Amino acid sequence: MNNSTDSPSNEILSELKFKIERIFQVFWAVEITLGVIAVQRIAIGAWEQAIALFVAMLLLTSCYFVAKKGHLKFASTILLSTVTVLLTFFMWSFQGLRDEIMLAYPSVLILAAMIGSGRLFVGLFTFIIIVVFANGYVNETGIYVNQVNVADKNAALLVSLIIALISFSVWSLSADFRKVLRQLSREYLRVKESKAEIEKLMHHDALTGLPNRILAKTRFEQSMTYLDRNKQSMCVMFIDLDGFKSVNDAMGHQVGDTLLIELANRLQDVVRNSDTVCRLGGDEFLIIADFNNNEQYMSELAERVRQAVIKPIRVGDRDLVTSCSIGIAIAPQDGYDFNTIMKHADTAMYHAKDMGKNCFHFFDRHMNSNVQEHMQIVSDLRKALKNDEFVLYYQPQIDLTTSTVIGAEALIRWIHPEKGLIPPNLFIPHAESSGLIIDIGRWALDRAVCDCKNWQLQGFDLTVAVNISPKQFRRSDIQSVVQKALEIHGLEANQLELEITESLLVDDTQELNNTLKYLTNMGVKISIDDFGTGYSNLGYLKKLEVGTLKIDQSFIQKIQQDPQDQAIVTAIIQMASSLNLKTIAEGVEHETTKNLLAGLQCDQGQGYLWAKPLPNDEFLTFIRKRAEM
Ligand SMILES: Nc1nc2c(ncn2[C@@H]2O[C@@H]3COP(=O)(O)O[C@H]4[C@@H](O)[C@H](n5cnc6c(=O)[nH]c(N)nc65)O[C@@H]4COP(=O)(O)O[C@H]3[C@H]2O)c(=O)[nH]1
Repeated sequence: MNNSTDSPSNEILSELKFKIERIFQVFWAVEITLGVIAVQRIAIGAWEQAIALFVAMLLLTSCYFVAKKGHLKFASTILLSTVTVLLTFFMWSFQGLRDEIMLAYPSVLILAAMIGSGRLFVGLFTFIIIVVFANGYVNETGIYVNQVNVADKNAALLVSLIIALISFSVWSLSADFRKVLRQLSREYLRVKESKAEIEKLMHHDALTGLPNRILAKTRFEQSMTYLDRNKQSMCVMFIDLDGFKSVNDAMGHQVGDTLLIELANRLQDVVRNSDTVCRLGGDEFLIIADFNNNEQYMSELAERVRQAVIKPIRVGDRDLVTSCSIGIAIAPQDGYDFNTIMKHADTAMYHAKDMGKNCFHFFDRHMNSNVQEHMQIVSDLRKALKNDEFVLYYQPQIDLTTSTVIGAEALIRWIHPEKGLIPPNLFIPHAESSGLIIDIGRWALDRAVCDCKNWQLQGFDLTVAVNISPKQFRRSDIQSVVQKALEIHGLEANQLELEITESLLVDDTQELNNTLKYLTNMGVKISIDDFGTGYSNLGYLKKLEVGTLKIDQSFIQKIQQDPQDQAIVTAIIQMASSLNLKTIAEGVEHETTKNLLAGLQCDQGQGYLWAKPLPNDEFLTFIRKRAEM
């Protein structure tokens, strides 16, 4: 749409132009009519009438110049007032109300309606009525009596001229009406088109063209009324892509958009025509399907959706592979209204994510109690951060060759005002999924660095190892958080060790690479926690300056009974040694285990054999005692 032609100021300009044109047309029409009448009057010897007409014509020329200057109101007032006065002069001088000239009054009023102001129209109308009544009155009372002549060819000419002028006025008026009507119908069509477009935008997703959440709700409600009548059920599938954000971040939004469009098409291909596929926004889709109480169909549909999503998608010269997690809720058994059913499908989808993604999960009531419990813990965790309810315990780390304490791992505890001490396994997962781990982790890092500096001030040169959750590590500000903590407390970077999990290394991204490089360049040590339990990107161990592998306690605790565990531990120690990495064994509980590990050339140990995780003051007592030994 071109705004410049439709702006109000342009509309006013075009109306002015249109009125000026009309004034000039009317001006010429009146001048010509008066000219013809004047000539005719000369022909019949009516000189004084001819002179009056010429005077009027002369007066009217001023209207031409005034109109040229753009003073429309004034021009139309001069034009129509002069003509009215002239007509009145003729009417009054000759045959009064029986004069042919009377016919010209309606023409004047039509022209006033077309080109004059409302005030001019009312003024002329009032004047004409007064003149008509006045003439009637003077004739009736005999004060002044008009002569009525028999009509002749001159009268016929005058009437014809007046009718021509009226016809011209009416024709111009109707032409203007037609023009306005055409404009109006064009406008109406445009409004109708825009309305349809707005309607579409309101109910459809602009990228994929699929129905959006609003339309999904309407369709759901329509289906529900039908289901109620037919005692049937319908399923709602909440589909969330796994790792879509990484695709978007790494390859740009255009690639992300192409992927979403292709997935939208695939989803439409796997459902029936009667089912609805919607895009809720971002990487979330919804399918509303009637399944005729056939649960088998529902599982098959979910599987078809899963398969459709994992099929590689060609974007440019590469094949992208993505997967999705699907949550399924059934109406009416899991809820009657759209919001409830959506909430339940969403909950089921999160369970599918927890189960390792790329799968589907049905909602069951039991999930709701889990959700409520989760919400309660998250809300308590928020308060805990505000009320300083967290403490750090420290578990000593021992050099297996010298038996000296070389450092400690910081392990968080939550001292709940009612429930007492809560171990991390019970709240870290909730902190992770709610994002609170970022703040909790920052607090733990700062406190550990501060305590380590205090140990140093008391004569114990130890390292402190802090657990960093994957979510916290992926945050772009981890480098500055670490740097700030070291600067504030004045601790050397090489006295801090960050424990990251194996799972973090699975995403071999440039960003992760850069963060690890930045931290190791600063002098911070990196260790891989729970090593051996997950699938790790072993290539990383070589590429990055990871300092230590922490062998998971599940292998250490059964190392004496299970030859396979011993083989795994031996392999890890040998691989680490060939890559120039240190090893630390977690969960060492027995002297014999320690001796075995020392024999396998494991560098360090940590476990109940030496000490459980201890509050800071008890840890200080412990290291003091060890120093005196
Ligand atoms: N049975 C047995 N257990 C032993 C022995 N020696 C140590 N442990 C326990 O093993 C866990 C070792 O910590 P982790 O693998 O990093 O595993 C940690 C870590 O992943 C997480 N965590 C603890 N503190 C933090 C923290 O500040 N931030 C983050 N993100 N995670 C933390 O919570 C997990 C559990 O911590 P904890 O309950 O303190 O449990 C600790 C510790 O108490 C032993 O000889 N026998």
